[in-house]
Amino acid sequence: MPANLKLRPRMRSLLSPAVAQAEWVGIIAWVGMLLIPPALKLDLYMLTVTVGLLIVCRVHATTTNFLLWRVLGVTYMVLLSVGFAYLIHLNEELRIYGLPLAVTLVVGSAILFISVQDYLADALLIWLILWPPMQADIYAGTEVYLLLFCAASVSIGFILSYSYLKNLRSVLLVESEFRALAETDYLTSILNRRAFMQSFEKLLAGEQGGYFIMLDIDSFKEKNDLYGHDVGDKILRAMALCLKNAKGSHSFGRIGGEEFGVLLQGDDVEVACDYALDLLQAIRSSVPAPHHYTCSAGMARFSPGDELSAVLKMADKNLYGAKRNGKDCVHLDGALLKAILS
Ligand SMILES: Nc1nc2c(ncn2[C@@H]2O[C@H](COP(=O)(O)OP(=O)(O)OP(=O)(O)O)[C@@H](O)[C@H]2O)c(=O)[nH]1
Repeated sequence: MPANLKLRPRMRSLLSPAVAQAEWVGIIAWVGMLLIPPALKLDLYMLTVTVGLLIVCRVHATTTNFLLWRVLGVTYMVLLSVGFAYLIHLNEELRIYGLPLAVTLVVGSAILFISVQDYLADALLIWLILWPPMQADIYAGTEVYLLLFCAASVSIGFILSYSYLKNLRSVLLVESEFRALAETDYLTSILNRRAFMQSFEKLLAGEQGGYFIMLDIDSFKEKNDLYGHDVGDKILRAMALCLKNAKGSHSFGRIGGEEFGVLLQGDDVEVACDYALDLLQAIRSSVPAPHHYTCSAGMARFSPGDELSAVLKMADKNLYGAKRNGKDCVHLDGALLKAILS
């Protein structure tokens, strides 16, 4: 997905509070115009606009649909402009305020849209709606100044919208890059310990249990000492690739030097055991001789609400059992996995 699209949900959540506040200001101004003397007689049209503004504002603040959110932003401004145009049409004395009103709406809404196209549609619609009631008699013969105000307000709004969105995007891009760096292990490009444990804690706070597999490369020090650290690094990357290729995990990460963790969601013990045994098999053949390596694993079952440290301790105990059992095997509940399955 292009970076710009990925940033949109975050941009939306940052813009939403300002949009909601600005919409309330618009509603208060609208109601104020209805009430301030000389108060107009409330008719069905005004009532419809008021109810419409309240509904659009409410749905706009709560919808999770991104496209609807964008459409409602423009809809709100159109509705507000239609309402003001109607009041100006009813009351000749208000015509003088048409121009500052249009400029305020066009410039004021510049930083409330997530895309420049939305803003331009908004600005043009505001001018189209407010132009007719404004033009009559008071600007006769000097319409060119109206055109200048129109062009200037849209241009200023466009510059504001464009530069604001551009800056917001670059700040969020840097932020997402830093977040990815903070969560990724530099050597293997999979989750680091911190990010993996966060994912584990989220899972424990959820509603479904599962299995945690703690994996440790066998005799890794020997590989390092025999072939050098660059071969050791190659083995670590190969191990991470095996985890990426193994289908069915919830998440996985490098939780120590040569230690990795996998989370499986679901209570089916056979599925979890098959996953672990297939993974160990894939690991055995992931690097050709003489650098080939094996891995031992300790599994632990977890349920929602379990303590993270208790699950880690249990998996560690089983991993220790697998190492003591001759390595290259998996232990669960203090026993060899093959023995459990048979
Ligand atoms: N190449 C490389 N080695 C690392 C890295 N992180 C830790 N190690 C090495 O991992 C080795 C871990 O060794 P030990 O804890 O003795 O474990 P082991 O040799 O695998 O023995 P068993 O776990 O009992 O099978 C040490 O030699 C560390 O230097 C790394 O990022 N790259």
